[in-house]
Amino acid sequence: MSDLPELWKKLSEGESKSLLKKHCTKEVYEKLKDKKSKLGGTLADCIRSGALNLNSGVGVYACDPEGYEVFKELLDPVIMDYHKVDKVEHPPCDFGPQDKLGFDPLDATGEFIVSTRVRVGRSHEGYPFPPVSTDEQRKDMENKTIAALNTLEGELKGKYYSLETMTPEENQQLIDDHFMFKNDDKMLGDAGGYNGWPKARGIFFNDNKTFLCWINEEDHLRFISMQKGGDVGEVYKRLVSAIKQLEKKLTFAYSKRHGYLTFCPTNLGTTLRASVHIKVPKLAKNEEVLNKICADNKLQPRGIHGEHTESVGGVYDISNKRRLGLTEYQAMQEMYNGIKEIIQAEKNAK
Ligand SMILES: Nc1ncnc2c1ncn2[C@@H]1O[C@H](COP(=O)(O)OP(=O)(O)OP(=O)(O)O)[C@@H](O)[C@H]1O
Repeated sequence: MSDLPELWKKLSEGESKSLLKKHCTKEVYEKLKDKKSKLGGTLADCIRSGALNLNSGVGVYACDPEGYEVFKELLDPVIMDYHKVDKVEHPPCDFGPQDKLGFDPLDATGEFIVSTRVRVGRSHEGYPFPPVSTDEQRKDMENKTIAALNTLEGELKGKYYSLETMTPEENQQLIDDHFMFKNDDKMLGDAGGYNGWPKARGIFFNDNKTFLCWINEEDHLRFISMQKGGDVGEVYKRLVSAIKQLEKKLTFAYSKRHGYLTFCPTNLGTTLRASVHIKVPKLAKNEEVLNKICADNKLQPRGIHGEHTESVGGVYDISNKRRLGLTEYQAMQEMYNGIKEIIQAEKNAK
């Protein structure tokens, strides 16, 4: 039996400022309530988290890649509202000219930037997202991904570490070092993100821990390139090289309108988040100024232990905010130019 009527009752009778509440009107609900995607995804799978967590900001997830079209009367307005665009459209993938990107290392003295990280999300074509996925499907995706990752050579060559066999101490150390994901997000949990945990989950990384792949966290796949310091170009190029090699072995869910498809509609498009952990003690004393520079440059500040955490010791995680409606290269340029401005503002601050 579907829990949809109960979820709808909670949502329609409850108070919420979420995009789900705003855009899942009675009319939209009536239109979508009996629809099903080919992989079996329903409206309940898309709204469960937001209905159970009325304090959500967005509250909507896609049940599977096709869900973006099957439930578009809900998802399109949510996407447009979140990404601040008038139309759901996205340019073709463009990583930019790898031999002349124009990303000279930021902060050559190492005074401000602690580390740089660029990640993208990918989904396997033909597989559902977490609320609809079975343990077998997750295992299948894990095996497929490991086989592809094991073909990587040179700097990217590495090893897979399963969450099922890792000790709690090893897991915690990887979390503390900012490499590993955790399962403490209630909204993601209620969306089905942790179903079957820890089965078929794990992390792949090379010896230097500069290229990593998360398997079956929020997305089927997250590819991550990171290293100490501010050499944005080197970090980005490594990621692009990994993506290009892996897309020869794996097929990713993609739509012309949305770009690369991810479980959460906020990540769609480039799916790219390029961040620095940056030490700005002077700006930290006046967060209003820092927040204004971030807003003006389309950047998002976070604490250093992930989204919704606080800054520690004047160190922030600052990244590009826009992911949809621009190319990968443009998203990187927004981050690069914005961080340059933040460093200048910190130098000028009293
Ligand atoms: N520039 C960076 N240097 C070192 N670690 C980083 C950097 N940016 C993010 N991290 C670490 O990556 C981990 C994951 O962060 P977080 O969950 O905020 O972002 P994400 O992986 O991009 O996913 P999402 O946006 O979906 O939350 C955290 O431990 C965070 O501290």
